Amino acid sequence: MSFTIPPAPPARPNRCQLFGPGSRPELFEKMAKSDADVINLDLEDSVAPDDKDAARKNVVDAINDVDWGAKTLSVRINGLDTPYWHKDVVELIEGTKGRLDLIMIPKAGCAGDIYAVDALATAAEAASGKDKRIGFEAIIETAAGLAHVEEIAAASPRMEALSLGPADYAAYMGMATTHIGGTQSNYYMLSPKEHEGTRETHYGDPWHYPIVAIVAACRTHGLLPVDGPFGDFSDPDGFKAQALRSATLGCVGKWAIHPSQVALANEVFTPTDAAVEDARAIIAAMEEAKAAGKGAATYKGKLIDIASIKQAEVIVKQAEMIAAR
Ligand SMILES: CC(=O)SCCNC(=O)CCNC(=O)[C@H](O)C(C)(C)COP(=O)(O)OP(=O)(O)OC[C@H]1O[C@@H](n2cnc3c(N)ncnc32)[C@H](O)[C@@H]1OP(=O)(O)O
Ligand SMILES: O=CC(=O)O
Ligand SMILES: [Mg+2]
Repeated sequence: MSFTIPPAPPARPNRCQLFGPGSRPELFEKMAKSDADVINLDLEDSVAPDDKDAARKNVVDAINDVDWGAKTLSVRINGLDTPYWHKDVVELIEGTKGRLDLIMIPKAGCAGDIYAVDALATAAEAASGKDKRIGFEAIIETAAGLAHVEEIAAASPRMEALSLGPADYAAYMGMATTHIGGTQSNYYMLSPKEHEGTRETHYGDPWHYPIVAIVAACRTHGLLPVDGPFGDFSDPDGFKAQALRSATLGCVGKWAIHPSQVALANEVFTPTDAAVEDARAIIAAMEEAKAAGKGAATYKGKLIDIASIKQAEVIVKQAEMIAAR
């Protein structure tokens, strides 16, 4: 281990972040009653420009009036290149009574973006006598965001999470697709030419690199890494496949843009009983090995060593944190 120990991420479940447009207040009670760990009320891209002021008012009222239970409550503000974001920040802080947990900053491109929102939030909190310091989460969804992902993660002690935004990411990277996340039909390899007649198609994951970059930045700076939206809510298998890939790479959760995706995300990001049992057995087997003076041992015919304890602890700790919520 480096002499610099990375900080732990916030100890709260973040398996599913359910989004809903701030311009559709009839959805808010349904969102509050859902099984999502995090609720994201949106003021950004799901709200038309003419509806921005009304949506902001709906959201402020809902933060104050709806019973959000134990959920983490977040609002996605507008981007820093718009005329809306400063009013979003000021009214969210000055107009609410302490229930809001997070502000989500879209299209973050550099540490300065986070710094600007931090400065405004700090002034608004001081001006309105708020003791609670709102946390931040940001979306990595531009070329600049990906290039500067680590400085964004480290930009403020308010930072709690980073998500990948595959729709904007695809647009800003100039990717040839209009799908939001998931398998892309043109992103594949064929088995070699010598296999003529039996050549198979192998689909790759075009989101692999940004997800890994986000996970590394988050794990270095004590943030939660989250996979973003999957647009085709008529494809639960596709959603699950994408979520399983992200979970395998270290993400703790995924967005839902439709209520039908909440249970899918919760399922993927909750360790199964079998996985927890296996992880506990690995820890026990290694404790036994250590007591016998060994650094490595065999479990179910496979090598386990000191690193296996750390791997197993990821699963056990995640399960315990979810059970304790
Ligand atoms: C790329 C990005 O930035 S993604 C993030 C921003 N985007 C969003 O926030 C979009 C969120 N999702 C939505 O707006 C909607 O779900 C849509 C537009 C995709 C579909 O809306 P609808 O056509 O109303 O969906 P549908 O008819 O299938 O809804 C089924 C039920 O779920 C409810 N519902 C729909 N969306 C949501 C939601 N986000 N949260 C809670 N409940 C919802 C509906 O009210 C309906 O309830 P009912 O059975 O009591 O009548
Ligand atoms: O904001 C989300 C995205 O995919 O873009
Ligand atoms: Mg986006």
